[in-house]
Amino acid sequence: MKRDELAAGKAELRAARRQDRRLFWAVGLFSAFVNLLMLTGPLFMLQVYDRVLGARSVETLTALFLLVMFLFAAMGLLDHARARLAARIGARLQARLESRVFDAALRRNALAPNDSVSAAGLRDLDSINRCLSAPVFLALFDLPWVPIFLSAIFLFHPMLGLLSIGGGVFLIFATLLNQTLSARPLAEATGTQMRSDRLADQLRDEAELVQALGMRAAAFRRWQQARGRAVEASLGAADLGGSFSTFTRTFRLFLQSAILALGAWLVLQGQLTPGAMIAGSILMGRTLAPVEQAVAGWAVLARARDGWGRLALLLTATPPEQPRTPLPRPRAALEAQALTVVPPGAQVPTLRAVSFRVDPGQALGVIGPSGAGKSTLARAICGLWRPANGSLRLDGATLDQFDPDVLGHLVGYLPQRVGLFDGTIAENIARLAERPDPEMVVDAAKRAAAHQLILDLPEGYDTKVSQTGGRLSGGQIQRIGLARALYGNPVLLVLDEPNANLDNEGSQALNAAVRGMKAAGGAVLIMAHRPAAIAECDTLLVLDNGTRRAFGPREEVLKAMVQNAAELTRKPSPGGVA
Ligand SMILES: Nc1ncnc2c1ncn2[C@@H]1O[C@H](COP(=O)(O)OP(=O)(O)OP(=O)(O)O)[C@@H](O)[C@H]1O
Repeated sequence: MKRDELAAGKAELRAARRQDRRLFWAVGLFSAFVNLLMLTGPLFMLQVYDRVLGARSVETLTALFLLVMFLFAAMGLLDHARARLAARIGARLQARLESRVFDAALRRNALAPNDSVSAAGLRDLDSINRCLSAPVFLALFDLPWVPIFLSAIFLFHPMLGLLSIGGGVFLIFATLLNQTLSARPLAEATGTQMRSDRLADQLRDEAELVQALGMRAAAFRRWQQARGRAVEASLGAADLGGSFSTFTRTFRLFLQSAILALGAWLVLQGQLTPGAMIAGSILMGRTLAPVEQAVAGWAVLARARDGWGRLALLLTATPPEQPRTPLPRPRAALEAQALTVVPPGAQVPTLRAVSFRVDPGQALGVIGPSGAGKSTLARAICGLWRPANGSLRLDGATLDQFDPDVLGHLVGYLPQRVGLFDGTIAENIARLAERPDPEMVVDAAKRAAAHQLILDLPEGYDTKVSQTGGRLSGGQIQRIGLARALYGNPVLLVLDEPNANLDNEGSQALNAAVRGMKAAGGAVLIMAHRPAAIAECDTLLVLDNGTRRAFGPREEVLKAMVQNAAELTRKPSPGGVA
């Protein structure tokens, strides 16, 4: 991954983070006080051993104790406050980036389904939020104090200082080693976990198919293998992280005893007071605690760092939509000139130099064998796939001059495979609008001739459906999909294989909807295999292998096709045998 591939995304993330600069400074400031107040314990010990016990003064002890109580209370409050602030930085960052990441993930997924970067988008944002509210994040603010406190131990005795610095350097070395050694296992654990989750999601979405085709055992084995790899990878990462964490904790505890032993020896040599011996030991324990915390929370930190990189990649690959000057509602005039479309990620065009036009009040049938490029054209008209060459204009404006959401309402799209969302039928027809307009919903259903069909369902428009349609039949789903395409009064209707699941009554309802659209001055494009679907078409576009074979009034094109077919069957075979 090259640096400049991430530059724009990184800049965007940094700009979002910078908005909380003041809170970061506040956490830093609170951390400074918390760290200074960390000295309370050691200083108290120093005073108790060297002053109170020596002078046998209960008053001094009481005064010191009250002061210490106050200082510890202040430290606790500040520590709590900085933890709350850090958690809020995380939550605010997540809230600030959520809509951008959601949008980027959605847009990228529309272009490249199953892309791991977009699949991880919101989860990565969550990892960053979780890291900011984890103790390891605060430990990062304590780490700069480590050398300062280590030097303070020098003030007690240079030998204590040297031992502490030696121990500290060793622990920091262990942290860096942990980081280096665990980077790969951690990345592998995250990657394998994501792949196994995706497979589980896919299998759950296709549960009916998996069961019907007797794929349960094979599907389970496949998922088990993926899951096994994920568990193995995360076990490896956890083992490594755990070993380092245990080692650093044990080593720190040992170091505390070692410094106590050294301190006791220095006391015996008359070079140190007992108070300094105890205070030095406590100070060193406190000083090295953040190092230990950094090692223990390394996985959280690494996950957030990897997520940050992936998010930068996602945001760079999917820049924010530029605001467009709103255009007036266009006429239903669509014109393609030498339109060439290359599917995202592909090298070869699947539509080559295709020209045609549709005028208001017209329906165009797009026909051709499988793989001819009909769905490619439908996606291009919906603005999903951009022209690589040539142009596609709606009432004179190229499609990218419209805001994608506006275009989505101007072009009603019924895809080949209609997917519904969890919710009621009314919510689905209203395209998940927060407050669906009941009149518009019923109007769209009526124009799709689906009104009665919906009323016949037990809860009518409030019937709950799911991604797979739940209790709805294929034909019912398709007609609800048609109502959804008609919702909001689009100027253009793009129907990809609309009658694949329709019975005779459904086909007639579809034709009535097309007639209604034409009468209202709209235009309709119907990608079709079956002749029944083009009954209402005025013109036909014949595609083959991504190129235009014919275009013109329906009857003329059909006649020419019949003639061609007749000539082909009449032609003698190359071998001359009749
Ligand atoms: N996302 C994609 N990436 C690369 N190639 C694609 C993609 N989607 C479709 N294609 C290819 O584009 C060509 C045209 O496919 P398209 O789906 O447009 O055909 P179609 O005419 O709609 O076929 P059908 O009638 O079977 O639906 C096919 O060769 C297909 O393999």
